[in-house]
Amino acid sequence: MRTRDCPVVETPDFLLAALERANDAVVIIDSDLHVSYFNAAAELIWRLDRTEVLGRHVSCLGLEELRQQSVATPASDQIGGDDAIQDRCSEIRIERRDGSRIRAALSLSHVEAGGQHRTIAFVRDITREIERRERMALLTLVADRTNRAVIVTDRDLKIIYTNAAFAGLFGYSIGEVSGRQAIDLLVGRHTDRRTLARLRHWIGEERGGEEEILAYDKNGDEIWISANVKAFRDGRGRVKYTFALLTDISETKQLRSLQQLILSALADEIPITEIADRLCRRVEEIAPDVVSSLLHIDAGGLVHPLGGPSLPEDYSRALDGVAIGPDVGSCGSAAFYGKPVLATDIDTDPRWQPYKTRPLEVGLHACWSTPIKSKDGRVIGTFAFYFRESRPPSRWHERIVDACVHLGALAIERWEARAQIARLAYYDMLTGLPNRARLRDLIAEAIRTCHPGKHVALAFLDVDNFKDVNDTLGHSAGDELLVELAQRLRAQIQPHDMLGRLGGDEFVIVLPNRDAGEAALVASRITESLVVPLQIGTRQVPMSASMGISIYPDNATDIDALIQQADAAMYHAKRAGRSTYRFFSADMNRLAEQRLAHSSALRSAIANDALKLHYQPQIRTSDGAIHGVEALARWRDPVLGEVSPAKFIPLAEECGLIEQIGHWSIREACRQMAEWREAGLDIPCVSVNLSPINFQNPSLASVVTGILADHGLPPEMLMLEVTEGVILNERSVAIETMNALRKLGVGLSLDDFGTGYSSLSRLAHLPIRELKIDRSFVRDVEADPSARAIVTAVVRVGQSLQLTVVAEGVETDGQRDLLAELGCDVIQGFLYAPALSAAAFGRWLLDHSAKRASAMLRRVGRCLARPPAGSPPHVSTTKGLG
Ligand SMILES: Nc1nc2c(ncn2[C@@H]2O[C@@H]3COP(=O)(O)O[C@H]4[C@@H](O)[C@H](n5cnc6c(=O)[nH]c(N)nc65)O[C@@H]4COP(=O)(O)O[C@H]3[C@H]2O)c(=O)[nH]1
Repeated sequence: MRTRDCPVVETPDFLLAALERANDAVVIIDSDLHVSYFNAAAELIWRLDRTEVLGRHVSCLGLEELRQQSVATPASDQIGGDDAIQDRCSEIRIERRDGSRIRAALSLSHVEAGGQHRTIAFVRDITREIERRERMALLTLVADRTNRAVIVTDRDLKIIYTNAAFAGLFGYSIGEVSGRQAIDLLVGRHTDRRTLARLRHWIGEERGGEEEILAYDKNGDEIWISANVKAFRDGRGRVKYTFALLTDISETKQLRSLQQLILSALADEIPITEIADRLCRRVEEIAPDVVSSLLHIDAGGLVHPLGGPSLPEDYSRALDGVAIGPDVGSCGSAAFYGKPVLATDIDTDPRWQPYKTRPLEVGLHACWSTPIKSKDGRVIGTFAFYFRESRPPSRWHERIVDACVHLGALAIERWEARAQIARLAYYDMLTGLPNRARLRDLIAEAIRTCHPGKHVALAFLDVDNFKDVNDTLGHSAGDELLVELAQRLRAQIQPHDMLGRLGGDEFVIVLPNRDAGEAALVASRITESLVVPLQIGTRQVPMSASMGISIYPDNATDIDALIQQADAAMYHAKRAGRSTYRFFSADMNRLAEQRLAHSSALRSAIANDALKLHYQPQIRTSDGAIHGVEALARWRDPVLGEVSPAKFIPLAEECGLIEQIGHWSIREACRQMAEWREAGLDIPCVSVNLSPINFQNPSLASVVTGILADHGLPPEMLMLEVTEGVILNERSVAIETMNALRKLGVGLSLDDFGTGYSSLSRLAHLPIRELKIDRSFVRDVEADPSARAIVTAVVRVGQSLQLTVVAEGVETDGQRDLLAELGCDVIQGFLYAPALSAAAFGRWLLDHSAKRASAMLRRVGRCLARPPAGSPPHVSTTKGLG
C-alpha cells in the first residue's frame, strides 16, 4: 500500500469546505483504488485520521464492498459520459481498527471528470436507526400476536400504529387508519361527552387509566370496548405518543345489562313469571339462535313453567305438574340429576320421546338444560336453551347460561321466600288452611259475591275437650287431631265453600249462598263425620266438635259481628252437651256478655283476694276420727252473689286464671293448716283440688316446696287432688310433676275415680296415695246393684294397691254403713258436714271431738256395766260414730 499527498483533488475551496462540514462521511477513491479524499465525518466513522488513509489503497478502510464497487466501474456509456453520476446505495458493516462495529448506509457515486474516473462514497452511521427499526419489528411481531387491539397515536391522537388484532376487531388495516384521529375514527359523535372527557383525563394522568366505551367498527356495528390508555412523554413532560390497549367487552357488557334488567325487575317487585319472560326475551336478543325457558321445580319435584315466551303455549302448559325423573326430557332429567343435560337431537334422544312432538313441530331440535340450585343446594329450577339445529352450546351460550342460572336462582329463591312469608302470614302452618287474616278476606269475598236474596252461613267450630287431649296426650297428639279434623271437615263441604283455622282448636266454615236449613245439613254431616275416634298410636281418641252458626245478612252484615255471633252460638252448643250445633239467636249475645262479665269479675276477685276456702271433714270409718279436710273454693261476688266452683273453675280454666287459683288454694290451705296447728287443732291432712292444667306446669313441685317451707308444714300434711284426665298420657309433663310431688312427700289423691277411663294397669304405676269414689256411685250405692258393684271393685283395687279409699258425697247413715261394710277407709259428705268456713270448721271439729269422746265414754261405760264372763269390753268401729 502506498501513500499519496493530500489533497489530491483540485476542488474549489468552497466545495471542500462544504464537504468538510457534511454530516455524512465522504471518501473519494481514484481509479487506481487509492483514497484521495477523506473528510472529517469519515474520520469520525472510521476513527482514523485522514493522514492515515489518504493515498493508501481503499482496502485500508476494511470495506470489501467499497473495494468491489469501486472496481466495478461502470462503462462511460453506462454512466452517461463526462460528469455523469450514478448513485448506488447499500447497507454495510464497518469494522474499525479498535474492533468496534457499526452499520452504515453506503451510497456510491461514480464520477468521470477530465478523463479521470473517481468513485465518491457517502457513508452514514445508521447503527441506531437499524437497531430502532429492528426493535419496532420485534414489537410489531409481539403486538400482532396478542388478541387485544393496540393503537399508538402521536400527541394529536393521530394513529401511527395499529396491530393485527385491531384490524380483526375493527376491520381497518393500518394503511386505512394511519394518520386519522383515533377518537373520531372509533367513537365518532355517538359517545357521550363525559366518557370522552374521562378518556382525555386518563391520557393526562401519569399512570393512565381504563374506560369502557361504545365504539364502532368499519361497518358501523357497535363494539363495547375497554380502553386502557397511557401517554408517553418527552423529557419535558409533553405527551409524545399515546398507547391504548382495547379489549372487546361486548359479551360482558351484554351479560351485565341482562343482569341489570333482572335485578331492577326484582327490585321493582315484578311478578316472577314476568321476570322469567323478560329474562328469556333478553337472552334471545343476545343469542338470537336460541329459544330459552325457565322452569320452577317445587319441593315435591314437580315442574312449573315460569317463562318461555318463544315456546308454544300448549307445550308449556303440558309441562306444568310433570314430575322430574331420569328420563324426563332435558329439564326433568337435569333437575333430577342436578347436572346439565344436553340432548343434541330431540328426535332420537330416548329422554325426549314422550315430549318431542311439539318442540319438533316448531323447529326446535336440540335442548340443553342446566339445573338452578338454591344456596342450600336444592334444585329449584332449570334454565334451558332450545336450538333450531342439532348442536351443542357455544362458549357464548355457556356464558349466558352461567349468568341466567345465577339470576334464575336469585329470582326463584326470592319468590319462594316471599311465598313462604305469604303462607306464614295467611295460612296456618299445621293444617295448611287459611288463617284468621285470610279468612276475613274470604268471608268478605263471600259476602261481596253473595247473590241477592241469598245467604252466607258462617259456622264457628270448637273441638270438644281439646285441652284434655293436649294436656294429657301431649301436643303432637293434639296436632294430629287438628290435622285429621281439618281433613274430615274439608270432606264434608263443597269445593267453593271455605274452611279456615282461627287458631287453637277453633275453625270457621263459610258456606256461600247457603241458608240456615242447608247450613244445618252441613253441620249434622260434620258431627257425624267426627263420630269415628281418631287412632293415635294404640289409643283411640274420641273426637267431636261444637258448632255455632250465624247467617248473613239475617244475623249481621259485618264480618266481626258474624264471627262473634257464631262464637256465642258455639258456646251454647257446648253447654248443650257438646258434639252438636246451635244457630245464633239474639239472647245468646246476652249470655256471651254475661260470660265476659263473669270472667272479669273472677279476675278482680283473684286480684282482691276475694276467693275463700271452705273445709269439709273426712272421717275414718274405722274409728270415726278425723282423717283430713278437703279445701273447696268459694266465691261470693257482690253483684253475682255466690258462684259455684262448678261454674267458676271451668271459667277460670277457659280464661287462663286456673294457674293462679291453684297456687292460691295451696297457699291458703297451708296457711290455714298452720294456723289450726298453732291453735292446737289436730287435723292430719288437707286436700287441695287442682285442675289438670296445674299439673302441666313443671314448677309445681318447687312452688309447693316453697309454700310448705313458708308455713313450716310437713309434706305429708298436704294432699293434692287430681282428676283422671291428668293421667291419660303416661309420658305427659303431668306424670313427671306428680312424681316430683310424691318425692317431696306430698300426697296425691285421684278424685272422681270411676268416671273416667283410666286403665287399672296404669293406676298401679301412678304415684298416688288415695282413691276417691265419685259422688254419683255413692248416691246410688244402696239402691243400684251396679253402683254397689263399682264401689266394691274400686275398694278392692284400692286395697290391693294399698291406697286409702275415700267415698265422697255421703249423705245418709245407710250409705255410710254400707260403704264401711264394703271396706271404704274414709267417708266425706253432708252426713258429717258440708264445706265450712275455717272458723265454722274449727267449731265443728271441737264439737265432733267432744261428741266422739262422750260416745266412746258411754260405750265404754255400757260395756263395763254388763261384762259377760271372760269377755273383753267391745267397741263398735262402724256404727254410731260422730
Ligand atoms: N250433693 C252433695 N255434694 C257434696 C256432698 N259432700 C260434698 N259435696 C260437694 O261435692 C264437691 C266435692 O268436690 P269435688 O268432687 O272435688 O268437686 C269440686 C272440685 O272439682 C271443684 N273445686 C272446688 N274447689 C276447687 C278448687 O279450689 N280448685 C279446683 N281446681 N277445683 C275446685 O269444684 C267441684 C265442686 O265443688 P263444690 O261445689 O264445692 O262441691 C264439692 C262439695 O261441696 C254431699 O254429701 N252431697
